Amino acid sequence: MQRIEVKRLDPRLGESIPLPEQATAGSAGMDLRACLDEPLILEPGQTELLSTGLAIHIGDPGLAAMILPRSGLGHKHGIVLGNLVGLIDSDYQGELMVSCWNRGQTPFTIEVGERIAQLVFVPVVAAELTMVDSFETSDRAEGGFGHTGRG
Ligand SMILES: O=c1ccn([C@H]2C[C@H](O)[C@@H](COP(=O)(O)OP(=O)(O)OP(=O)(O)O)O2)c(=O)[nH]1
Ligand SMILES: [Mg+2]
Repeated sequence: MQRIEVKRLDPRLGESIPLPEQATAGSAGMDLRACLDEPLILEPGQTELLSTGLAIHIGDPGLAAMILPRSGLGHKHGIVLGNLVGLIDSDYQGELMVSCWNRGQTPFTIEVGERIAQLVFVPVVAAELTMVDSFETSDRAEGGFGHTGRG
């Protein structure tokens, strides 16, 4: 189990608003909650940056975190992320923020403490770019963007 430092920025966290946790033993993500003062109506097309009330410091450059949409909110209600995916650097110590975008056709009310997105920790490979004049040709070579066809 990886230990990650977390700081409570909003006193309601751990009290009226639960801390993020893995919902089941096999859950990949921890749900992040909207630390709002009052419910927020997201109109169709509207994007708002929402506080989560907490900061994490991953510390290890071999790790990062990603903020991903919740499938139910995204599929049923059109509530996804304004940046599609959030990437949390291991040296970031600020508040975790969630960009919420209503890509749907109807207004959606985000309640105080509602679970709006999920946080997943992922390994990161440290890479150094090495300049070369040519690559050893692979089977794919430069083919991409659908060059293998459909179906
Ligand atoms: O959904 C997100 C995405 C990012 N961040 C924070 C953590 C991340 O480490 C930092 C920078 O994110 P990113 O590198 O994606 O944004 P940028 O636009 O490149 O900003 P910067 O110039 O600060 O790197 O912002 C969030 O809190 N939520
Ligand atoms: Mg950046």
